Amino acid sequence: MTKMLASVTGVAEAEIAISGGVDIIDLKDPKAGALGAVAIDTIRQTVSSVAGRRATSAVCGDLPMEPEIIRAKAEEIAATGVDFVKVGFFPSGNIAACSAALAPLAARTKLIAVMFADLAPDFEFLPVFAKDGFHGAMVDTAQKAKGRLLDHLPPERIPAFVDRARSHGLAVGLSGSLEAPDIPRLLPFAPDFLGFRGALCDQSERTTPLSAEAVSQIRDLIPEELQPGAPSTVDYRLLAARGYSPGAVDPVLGTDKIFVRDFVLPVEIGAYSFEHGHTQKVRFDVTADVLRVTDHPEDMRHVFSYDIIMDAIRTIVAKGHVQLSETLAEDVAALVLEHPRVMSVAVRVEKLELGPGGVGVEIERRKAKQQASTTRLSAEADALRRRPGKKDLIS
Ligand SMILES: O=C[C@H](O)COP(=O)(O)O
Repeated sequence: MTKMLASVTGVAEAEIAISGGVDIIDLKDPKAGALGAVAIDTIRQTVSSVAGRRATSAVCGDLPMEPEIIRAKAEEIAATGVDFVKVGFFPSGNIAACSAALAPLAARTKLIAVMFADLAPDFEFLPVFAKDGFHGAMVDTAQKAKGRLLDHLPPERIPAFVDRARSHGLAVGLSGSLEAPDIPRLLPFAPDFLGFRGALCDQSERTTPLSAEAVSQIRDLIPEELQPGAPSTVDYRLLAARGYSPGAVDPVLGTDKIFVRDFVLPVEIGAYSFEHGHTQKVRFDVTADVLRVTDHPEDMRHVFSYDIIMDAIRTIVAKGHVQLSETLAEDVAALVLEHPRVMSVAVRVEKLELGPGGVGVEIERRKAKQQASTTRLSAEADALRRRPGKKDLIS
C-alpha cells in the first residue's frame, strides 16, 4: 500500500500532518532549496514530539558531492533518531564514492537515496546504492519552479526506475511538486510512498505553512491501509472514488463515459519487415465506461482521470515494437480495465500512414463479473484486519 510522506518544517507542522493522516513525517526546510535541511535541534525536537506515532525522515541538504561532507551530515542527522535519512545525489563524478562513504552508516540507519528527475538521473546507480546498504531510493525534483515530476520523468519511464529499484530490494518513493491529479496516475506504479510539500500548502506555495485542508484532500486520494482491527466503518464510496471496491458504489448512479480522442503517437508497429526499425503515426480513440461514485463531483476523489488512459497507452507503446494493431488494442483495453471502476472499454487503433485515411481495428471489452473485485477487496480488508502487523518496507 502506498504511503503518504509530508515534508514539514518542525513540530507544529508535524502535528498538522499527523492529524491529517500522513504516514511519514519528513523534516525539510523548503526555503533552503530542494532538499533544504532543518536545524539538528528542530529534527530532534520533532522526532521527540512525534514519539513513534509516525515514521520520521529528514533530509541532509543540497550538499556538494564530497564523500566526507555527505557522510558527516548523514551521521549527524541519523544521531537525532529519525527513522530514515534522505541523502541527495546531484550529478557528479563522485556519486559512487559518496554512496560508499555512507555504507557503514547504512548498516545501522535506513538511508534513502534521492535522485532528481530534472537533473538527468542515472538509474545505473540504483544497484550501487543497494550494494552500499541503502534502504530505498526516490525521485524528486531539484528546481521546484521548473515543473512537476511527470514533466521530467513521464509515466512511461517510471517503471524503469521503480522496477530497477525494486529488483535490488530498494523501497521506492516518488515526489516532485506532485499535485492531486498526479496521484491516480502514480498509484498504479505502487511506490512505497509519494512525497509532498507544495500540494500541502495554501496556493500550493511550498514555502508557506502547511494547510490542514490541503493535507486532508491529498490524504483522501491515497488509499490508507486498513489497520488490523480497524472499525469496519470504512467509507467504501471514498474507496470507490480511489478505484477500490466498485461493489460498494451505488448502482443507481450508473456509469460515465470517460474518453480520449485523436490521441496520436509515434509507434513501432507492424508485421511487415518494412514496418520494423522505425515508428509510424497511430491514432488511439478510447472510451471507458466508469462507475460513478457521486452525482456531485467536486475534486479528484470523485473522478476517473483521462490521464490514466493516456498513461496506459504511453506505457504500452514505450515497451517497443508491436506486431499487430489487434495486440495493441487488447493490451490497452486490458490495462484500462485493471482500474476497478472501469466496467468496459472501447479501443480503436488506427495506423495513419499506411492506408487512404487510416487502417486498424476497434474492439470493446467488458470486465469480468465485478463481484470478483468486490469480493477481492472485502477479502483483502478482512485479511488486513486479521493480520498481526505487517512489516512494511517503509514503516
Ligand atoms: O518528498 C517530499 C518533497 O519535499 C516534495 O516537495 P514538493 O512537493 O514541494 O516537490
